[in-house]
Amino acid sequence: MKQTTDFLKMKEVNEKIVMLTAYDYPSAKQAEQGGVDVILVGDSLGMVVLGYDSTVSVTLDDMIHHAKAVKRGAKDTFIVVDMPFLTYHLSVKDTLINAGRLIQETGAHAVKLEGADEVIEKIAAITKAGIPVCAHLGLTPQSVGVLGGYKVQGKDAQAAKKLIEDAKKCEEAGAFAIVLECVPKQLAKEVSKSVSIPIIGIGAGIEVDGQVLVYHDILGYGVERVPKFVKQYHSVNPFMIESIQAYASDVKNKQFPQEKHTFTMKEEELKVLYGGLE
Ligand SMILES: Nc1nc(=O)c2c([nH]1)NC[C@@H]1CN(c3ccc(C(=O)N[C@@H](CCC(=O)O)C(=O)O)cc3)CN21
Ligand SMILES: CC(C)C(=O)C(=O)O
Ligand SMILES: [Mg+2]
Repeated sequence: MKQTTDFLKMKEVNEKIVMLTAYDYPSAKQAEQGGVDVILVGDSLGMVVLGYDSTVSVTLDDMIHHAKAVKRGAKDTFIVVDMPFLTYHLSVKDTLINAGRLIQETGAHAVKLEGADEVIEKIAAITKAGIPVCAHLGLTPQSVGVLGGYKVQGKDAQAAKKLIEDAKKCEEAGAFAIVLECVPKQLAKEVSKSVSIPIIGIGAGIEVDGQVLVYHDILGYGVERVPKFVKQYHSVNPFMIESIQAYASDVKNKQFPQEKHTFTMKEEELKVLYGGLE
């Protein structure tokens, strides 16, 4: 299993880091079999698995529930768990209790937090407590209300400068990596050059140290529309719906179950059964 020190080395030798989200036992097994370096139990689960409009409805208990299932499916892959909305803002003490629960109760290896500014001291405290922290800058979906939608971030020079400074602060605070979401490629390249920890991009172009995408997006599974930065490798949805339709039609038309799906009783047992009923 690769871990934080390996990710640093991968950046040094320009070996790209592959991160993919997973939310349950089968998706985690598939991610591990598919050879990803890092599994992210993303709070995007609120949207792609639980059907909420944003990630802000996701709770710590939701994350723990799903991270436990992911761990059971991927025992030999580095697992990062998102800290959900408002579980790392109230105080350093509350933040440590919540990060501790995510790690202790699930067997995951690291936590991820969105933002810089007042979050920097939380990154430092969690790291000092011995829990690796992945930062998350650029488009931070838990702040969708303040950002006014899922929009590209750091487009003007001033915002870009702030983001580069934030990345440096995350590194100084002890973050082992930074997820950088939805920023212009030129800024992403500059951020990656400005720090020695790996930058894992999503909608950040190719000149970063790794990529992360959402499981449901790359598979075309249950998602209607995907963001511009997604490469959809398949659209499994039609296959799944067709399978369900075929099952429903088989039942209605008495085509299922067939003999091979059916259990039978031995002749002598039937005799006793019928005898007993007489
Ligand atoms: N299925 C899914 N995939 C994701 O990558 C994802 C989630 N859900 N939920 C949590 C966040 C939200 N994310 C999103 C969602 C939408 C856009 C989006 O539509 N962006 C516009 C850019 C608009 C602009 O130009 O400013 C796009 O067209 O891609 C981006 C990130 C990323 N995360
Ligand atoms: C989109 C990724 C980076 C994420 O934070 C999530 O899946 O929740
Ligand atoms: Mg997230």
